[in-house]
Amino acid sequence: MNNLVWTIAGSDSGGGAGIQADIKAMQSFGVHGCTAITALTAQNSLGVEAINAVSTDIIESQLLALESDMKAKVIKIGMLANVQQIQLISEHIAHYKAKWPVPPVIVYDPVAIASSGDVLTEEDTVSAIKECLMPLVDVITPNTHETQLLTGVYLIGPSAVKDAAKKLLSWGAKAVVIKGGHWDYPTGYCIDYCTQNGEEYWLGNKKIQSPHSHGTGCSMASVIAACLAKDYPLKDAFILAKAYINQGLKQSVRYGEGIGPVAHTAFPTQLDDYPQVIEPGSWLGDEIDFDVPLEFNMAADFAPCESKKLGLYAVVDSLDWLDKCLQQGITTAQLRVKNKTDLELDELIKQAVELGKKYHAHVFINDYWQLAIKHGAYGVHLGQEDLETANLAAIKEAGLRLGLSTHGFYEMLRAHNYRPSYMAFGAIYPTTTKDMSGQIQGLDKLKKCVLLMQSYPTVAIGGIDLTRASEVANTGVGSVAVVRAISEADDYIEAISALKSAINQPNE
Ligand SMILES: Cc1ncc(COP(=O)(O)OP(=O)(O)O)c(N)n1
Ligand SMILES: Cc1ncsc1CCOP(=O)(O)O
Ligand SMILES: [Mg+2]
Repeated sequence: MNNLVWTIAGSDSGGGAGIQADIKAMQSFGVHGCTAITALTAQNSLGVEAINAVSTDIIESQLLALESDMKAKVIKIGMLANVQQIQLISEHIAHYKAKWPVPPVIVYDPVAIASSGDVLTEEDTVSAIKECLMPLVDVITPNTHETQLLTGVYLIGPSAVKDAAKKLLSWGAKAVVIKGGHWDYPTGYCIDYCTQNGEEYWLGNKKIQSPHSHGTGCSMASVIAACLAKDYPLKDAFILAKAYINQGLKQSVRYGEGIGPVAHTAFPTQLDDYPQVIEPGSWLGDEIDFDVPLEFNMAADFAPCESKKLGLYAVVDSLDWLDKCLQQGITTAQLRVKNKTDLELDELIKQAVELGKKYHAHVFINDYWQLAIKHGAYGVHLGQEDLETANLAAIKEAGLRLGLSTHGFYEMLRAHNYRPSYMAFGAIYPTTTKDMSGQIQGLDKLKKCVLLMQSYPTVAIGGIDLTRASEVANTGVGSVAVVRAISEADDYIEAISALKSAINQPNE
């Protein structure tokens, strides 16, 4: 995997922002940062004393050296000091996009300050950014001030934020992250916005009261760049960057007489540092005027599972398989049937619930929450898309447990809003049972998710077989869910017993 990330940005002699912040943030996320320096600033904690723009020749020589030997997967662009620099960088990026075997992803963090004053207030720089650079940008990450300078939209509230983002998209950027650290809306909170492919993501948390916030913008964009280099989706990069900044603000210290730098730490492992995913119907959602659908049913705190460790979890598509698995002593199972008529489903779910009762096992019903309620199932398992349509209040009211699917950090934090009975992570490995392309999590991510969600029973699913079951269990996950490892085994009885042993579940 190519984990090389370049930062094309200015040097901050105070060590808090620019190139210095970028490299530290990239290091924290396990990618190697290379640099092309655009300006040598003389600054300390009290302010900027001088900005010395580097000549385009010197910038070009840095870019050529890197291009010939260390091509980047992601390029983060920060301070560009003048129009000539914007043009030069744009030409080079256009060449990389056209000629490299794998075109780099471009993250542009516009920096308002430059040698001639505020570069983003000068008409020719804004038009150079708009015309030359923006069509090449994959993600632009301005803060409130930079957004206003670039777009002319004054960010008085969430609809203005969306309007500004639309303007940036119309100039060619593929995705927009607007960093809300500088607004105070709602009072005492910090709200950030991201939009990509027509989807919108809002994150919010209480403002962290630290004066030492120098370098937060550069660091946030660098974490996003690092996470994209690790193939995380943008929504995950967005939430991780925010958590990293929150963690860094809490640990920040003063070095000079003025404003200290945000601290550079490590991958955020404390749930407290993560922002809330703002949903319609939540308090923060109401504050930022989210439309609430008429049938909206926010519900949280579902009935708990009997145990924190659900052990081997069989996901089956027939009553026959359910019976066979429960007979072998499996205590957690799921009926996951697709493409059946309503009449068939009613009977299947009724009998699945009865089988669960017969074997004193916990049987979850996938998707069909109305029938699960009707027949008094132990629980239901739902996907992220179901959260918009299922009557969660009715599921909770009926006392059913709720298991939720998640694919990555953003979805995990979204699921956490509902305080489900368990949290599932997948697909851990490639699988042929379901199309999970682009959503393979791997063991490293699983381990991080399990740690963050340690207050829940946790389940891993997707591509797990006997050869992989113990390494999955070693991440600390409390349950391993399988389809083919049982249904396609030569001897399912032996397979169940071996899977249980592999995850250290006693074979009663
Ligand atoms: C334990 C467990 N985890 C994840 C899933 C996937 O559920 P969902 O996202 O609803 O997708 P479908 O199963 O409906 O295709 C699951 N079923 N069980
Ligand atoms: C339903 C589901 N959700 C995520 S992966 C998956 C399929 C798991 O099947 P298998 O255990 O055969 O890989
Ligand atoms: Mg489902």
